[in-house]
Amino acid sequence: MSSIKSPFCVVLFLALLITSLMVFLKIWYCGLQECAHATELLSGHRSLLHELRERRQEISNLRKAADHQYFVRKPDLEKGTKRNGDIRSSSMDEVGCEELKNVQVVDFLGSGYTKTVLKALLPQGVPVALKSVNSQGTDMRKCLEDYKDPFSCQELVSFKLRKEVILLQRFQHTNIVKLRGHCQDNALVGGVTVVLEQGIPLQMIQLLQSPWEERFRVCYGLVRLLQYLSSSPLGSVALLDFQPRQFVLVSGELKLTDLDDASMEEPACRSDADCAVRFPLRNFSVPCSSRGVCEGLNEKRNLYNAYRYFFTYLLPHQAPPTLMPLVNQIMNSTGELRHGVNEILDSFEKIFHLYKSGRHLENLPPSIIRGYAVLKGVGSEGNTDLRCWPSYDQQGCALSVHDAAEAAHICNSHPQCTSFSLSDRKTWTGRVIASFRSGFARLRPDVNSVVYVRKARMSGAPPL
Ligand SMILES: Nc1ncnc2c1ncn2[C@@H]1O[C@H](COP(=O)(O)OP(=O)(O)OP(=O)(O)O)[C@@H](O)[C@H]1O
Repeated sequence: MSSIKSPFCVVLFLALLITSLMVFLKIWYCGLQECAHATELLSGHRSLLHELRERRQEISNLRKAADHQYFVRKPDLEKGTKRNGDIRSSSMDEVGCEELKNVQVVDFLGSGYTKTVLKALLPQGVPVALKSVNSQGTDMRKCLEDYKDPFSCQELVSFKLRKEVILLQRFQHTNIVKLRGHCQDNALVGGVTVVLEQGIPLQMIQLLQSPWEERFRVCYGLVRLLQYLSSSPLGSVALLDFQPRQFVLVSGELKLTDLDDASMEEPACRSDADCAVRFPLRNFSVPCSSRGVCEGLNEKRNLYNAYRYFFTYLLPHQAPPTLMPLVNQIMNSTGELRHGVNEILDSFEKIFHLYKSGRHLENLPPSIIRGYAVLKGVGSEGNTDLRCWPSYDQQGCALSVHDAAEAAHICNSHPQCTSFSLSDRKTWTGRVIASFRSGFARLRPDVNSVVYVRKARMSGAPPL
């Protein structure tokens, strides 16, 4: 009996031993896994805390630098207008958390990796753009994937908005979007809302279809901005993420709206090799200065980006023929970075003055207008079939001209053009909008209007 019992007991004992061993191993393995998970979370949390500390330090340094620069340069800055719209006016940063309770959000304007922008109406009906953290954006998503901590991620991503507020408070320029206010909601950790003047997101395709004068305005505004940034109150600023989507148009004027990737420091260097900036098609470098910084690199980087994203597409196409040599000069100097931003700005100003004064039309014979009968005190009405592109009006053919002689020159170059009239609408340079017509529209009495009728075509003119 005992010989039967003992193998049974041995088997039972072994089974129990193996089971307990397995349970033990399982517990041990799970413990290890949990421990690894906990360690991972802990180290993730540590690096999140580290990042938050770094961002706080960055913001505090930026604020100190901004205050320091402001007070050191205050007498200078308060003198008012410097070159090209560098104006330090009283702060517009006046819409706060209280006012934001009563705004009405009316539209979506845009979003990017970090921020969402909504159109809202202030209680007085004034439209503004409200920027806040894009909770669906790449920055927030990556942070949540890495750290799984919504509150800290909100704070981390908000640092970009806080940086933007400090910069917008310090930078005041016609070509930088105006800060109307901001609110840091303490109830929601780091929740920042920035209130800006509202613009229209830059649509390169639309701009390509607009008259040269408007495209020149955008490029001219950009160069004025780059000149300001090259010696801004916070030093030479590089726009590290330079793309058309960082800009908006406000009444046709280009304005920078995204400043979170602006760098206020020239890169540090040990040798010239450290001072290279690489683009897909070109590389540029500056010498490493004795102070150990790549002096002038920020300016060069901005200028070449302006060339490759803006000038190439907007500047030469349909430029007035007599201004082409100056336009080509700008294209060559920026494409090769042969000149600095001050020289480039000088060339833009030269073009602007020639164009505005009509001096670029000097070889236009004044006699050209003799080919037109001038009908004073009449206006024409009704649709005509003359179309031109790009036109200031969707319907018809409306172009800017310096005077009646330039309009006559344009009309002569369109075989179907039979007449034109000058309106009282003006473009940003002060040029007059002229409407060109083919067939004769009906004429009506209008003491303020003059119609110029091409003599060779007058036979079909209707009686007044
Ligand atoms: N003041 C404004 N008026 C109208 N639209 C604006 C304004 N500011 C920004 N926008 C629009 O909102 C978009 C996102 O704004 P912003 O560039 O500041 O966000 P972001 O997350 O930093 O973008 P990105 O990913 O390009 O860096 C812009 O591309 C622009 O189209």
